[in-house]
Amino acid sequence: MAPAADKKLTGLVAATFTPITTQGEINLSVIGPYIDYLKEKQGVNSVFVNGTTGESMSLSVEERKILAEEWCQRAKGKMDQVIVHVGCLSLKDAQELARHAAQIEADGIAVIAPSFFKPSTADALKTFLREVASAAPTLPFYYYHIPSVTGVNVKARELIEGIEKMIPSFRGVKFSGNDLMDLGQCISYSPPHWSVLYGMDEQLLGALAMGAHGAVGSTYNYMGCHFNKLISAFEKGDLVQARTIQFKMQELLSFAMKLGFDVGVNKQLMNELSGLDLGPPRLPLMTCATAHALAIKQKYNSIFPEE
Ligand SMILES: CC(=O)N[C@H](C=O)[C@@H](O)[C@H](O)[C@H](O)CO
Ligand SMILES: CC(=O)C(=O)O
Repeated sequence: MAPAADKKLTGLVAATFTPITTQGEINLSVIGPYIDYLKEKQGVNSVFVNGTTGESMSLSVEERKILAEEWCQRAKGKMDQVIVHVGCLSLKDAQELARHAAQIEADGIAVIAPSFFKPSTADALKTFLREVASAAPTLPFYYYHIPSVTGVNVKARELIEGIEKMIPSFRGVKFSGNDLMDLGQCISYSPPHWSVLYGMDEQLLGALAMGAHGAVGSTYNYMGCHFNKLISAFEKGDLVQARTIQFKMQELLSFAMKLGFDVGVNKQLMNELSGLDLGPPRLPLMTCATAHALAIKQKYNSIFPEE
């Protein structure tokens, strides 16, 4: 059976942070207000939950289920799409999460390459993805390509070669790499009902020029409003304006990276900019000193003064 929710995934998709209490437990109460914030303040209408930014690999399978369910329930009638990342090191865990995502009526699932024992070939990775997808055959399936984190350097283009025969529910790639040739080759290979979404926010404009259908990233949590303007400018052919926004974002990010910028810092920056209480990250990520996030916030305010 073809996936039910065959709406093409486009535009900005926020890769959400996982709300955690100071005691280290997941904090579901923030998810409702978080969705309202994304929609109203950032103009972001889709989310990618339990991904890298959501610290999925540091969560238990049970926690991931509870989170995914809350996101799906709270997003009903408010968000266009909730994509649940279900990738795990264990195929069994990934299948369990994929089945669960279908039960809670997620709009799609995504899977990252396993990275402890790594697939040594595109075929090994494809077979792993097929086995996960087959646990939720009605859900649109996205491959999550992030070689800098997984250490799996299979080209995305090689991975998607003939994949629709193995995974009929295949609907695209979340491409978080800097190889624009590989990205372009994925886009030119994709049939119209697939989405290739870019995941390096600092160079989204390059990916749009290559034909990316949308973007999934962490900074859309708090800079979605600016990136929506970048995308509109690009679509109107106003490259000067689109570059101005991209360059400002790059200035902010390079400032943050010089100070040290990981998911813990990113999460604290989101706390400061949004006023939401997403809490600290989970170990091994370290809690970010407030002063550190405040310095980045100050830089943000100087680069993007309130209009
Ligand atoms: C490694 C990582 O977390 N990548 C994110 C998504 O793929 C991006 O959204 C980055 O956080 C963002 O581009 C800032 O570098
Ligand atoms: C950024 C992204 O897509 C993720 O956090 O999974």
